[in-house]
Amino acid sequence: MLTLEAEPDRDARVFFDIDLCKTDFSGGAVVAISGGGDSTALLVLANDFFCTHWPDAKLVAVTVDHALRPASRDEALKVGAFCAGLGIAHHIQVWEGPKPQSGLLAAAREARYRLLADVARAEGVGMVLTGHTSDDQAETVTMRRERGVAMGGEERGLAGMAPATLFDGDVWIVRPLLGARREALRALLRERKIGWIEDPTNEDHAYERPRVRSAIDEKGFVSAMRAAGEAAHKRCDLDARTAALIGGHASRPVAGLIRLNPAFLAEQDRAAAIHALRLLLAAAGGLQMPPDTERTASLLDGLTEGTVRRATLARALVDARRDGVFLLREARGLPEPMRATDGLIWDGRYRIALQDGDGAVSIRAGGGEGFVAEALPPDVPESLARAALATGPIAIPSGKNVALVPLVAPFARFLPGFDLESAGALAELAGASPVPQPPMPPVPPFVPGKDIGRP
Ligand SMILES: Nc1ncnc2c1ncn2[C@@H]1O[C@H](COP(=O)(O)OP(=O)(O)OP(=O)(O)O)[C@@H](O)[C@H]1O
Repeated sequence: MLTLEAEPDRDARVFFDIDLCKTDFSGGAVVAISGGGDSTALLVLANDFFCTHWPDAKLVAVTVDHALRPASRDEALKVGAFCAGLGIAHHIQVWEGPKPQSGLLAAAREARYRLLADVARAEGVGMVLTGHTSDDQAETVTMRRERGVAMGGEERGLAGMAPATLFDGDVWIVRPLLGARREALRALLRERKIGWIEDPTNEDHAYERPRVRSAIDEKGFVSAMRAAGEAAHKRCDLDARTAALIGGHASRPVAGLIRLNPAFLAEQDRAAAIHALRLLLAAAGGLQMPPDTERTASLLDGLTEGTVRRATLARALVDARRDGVFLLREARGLPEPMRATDGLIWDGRYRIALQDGDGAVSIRAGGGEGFVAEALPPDVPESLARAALATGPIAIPSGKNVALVPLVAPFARFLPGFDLESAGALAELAGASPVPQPPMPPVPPFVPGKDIGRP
C-alpha cells in the first residue's frame, strides 16, 4: 500500500509492485521525465530504488522535446543538467517533422511514446517508467465519465490508465506512481530542496484536463478512484472470459480467415460474446479501434437468429454458414502497392521486417500463391479461404530478407495490462508472437477509497 510519509523505505514501497515481479528490471529502465513535479519525483525515487536494489541495472532518463513551445528546448536542457547532478544519463528526443492541425495532443502522445520506446530499445531495456499519479488517474476517469465513457461506449474505459501497457509489442510503459498523490510527490521534492518546471498548459483552461483538474475536490477524487478500481477488476474479469471464448470457439483455417464454431452463437455469457466478436472483427479488419458494443450486439443477435447471413463491420466481412461464422478482411480499401521499409505496418495486420535494411522490396495485397485447396478442413468453404488469402500481403521479390509478421490489430500499438488474456488468445489465433510477461499485475496495486496515499 502506498503512502508517502517520511520514512526510510519510502522509495522501496513506491516500487513495491514492480519489485515483487522483478521481470526485466535487471535490464534496467528508461525514466520519462518532462521536468514537471511528478516525473522529477519519479526519477528521484527510481534512482533511490535502483541504487538500493538494482545497482547494476541501467537507469536512463529521457525528455521528449515536442518542439511546440519556444521554451521546450531550454527546459529539456535544464532537465539534462539535473540528471547530470544525479549521475544519470539523459537523452533529449526531438519530435521532428510537420505537426498535424487537428488531434495535436493525441499525435504528440503517440510520438512521445514512440521516441521513448526508441531509446529503450537502443539501450536494451524493456520498460519506460512514467510519472502518472492517482490525481492523473482521477482526472482521466472523470473526463471519461463526463464524456459518457469513451472507448467503445462501455464501462471498460472507466478503468483508466493501466499500471503497465505494452507499446508496439515489445516495450512496457510502466506507471509506478499510479497509487501516489501529486501533492505528496511535491512535498517529497520540497523536502529534498529539488525544484521542478511548471508547464503553463497545465493551467490553461482552454484544455479539458486542466478544467477537470481544478474542478475535482476530495470527494470527486475518491469517487473517481473507486470507480476506476471497480472498473479495472471488472475489465480483467471480462478479459479472462473473452479469452476463454476466443480460445474455445475460434480457429484460423488459413491466414486471414477466422472461423467461429456455431456453438459460439449459443453462448450464455452475452457480454463476453459481444466483446470477443468486437475484438475478432477488429483483428480481421486490421483496426486499432473495435466496432462499438451496440452495433456488434445487433450483429450477434442477427447471426444468432439467422436473419443475418452476410455483413460487413469494421472492415471485416462476416459470412455465416451452417458450419460456422467466418470473418475476414473485406476486399475493399486494401493498401496500394508500396515500397517496404523495416517496421512498416501493413493494413494494421502485418509488420514488415527487413533483415538487410530497406532493399528494393515492394508489398502488395494478393497472398495465396501456392494455396492447396485439398489441405483445407472439409467444413471450410474454399471460396472464403481464397478470398481471405487474397487480402493478405505478398513481398516482391520474396526472399529470406523480408518477413511478414502477423499482428493483433486492436492491440498492436497499445496493449493495456487489463486486456492481456484476450490479446494472448488473439495472438495465438493469428500466429502472432506471444504477449510477453508484464512487469507488474494488471490491476492497480491499491484498493481505492481505503488507502489512497493522502499527502
Ligand atoms: N516531454 C516529455 N518528456 C518525457 N516524458 C514525458 C514528457 N511529457 C510527459 N512525459 C511523461 O508522461 C507522464 C505524464 O505526462 P503529463 O503530461 O501528465 O505530465 P507533465 O505535466 O508533463 O509532467 P509531470 O507528470 O512530470 O508533472 C510524465 O510524468 C512523464 O513521465
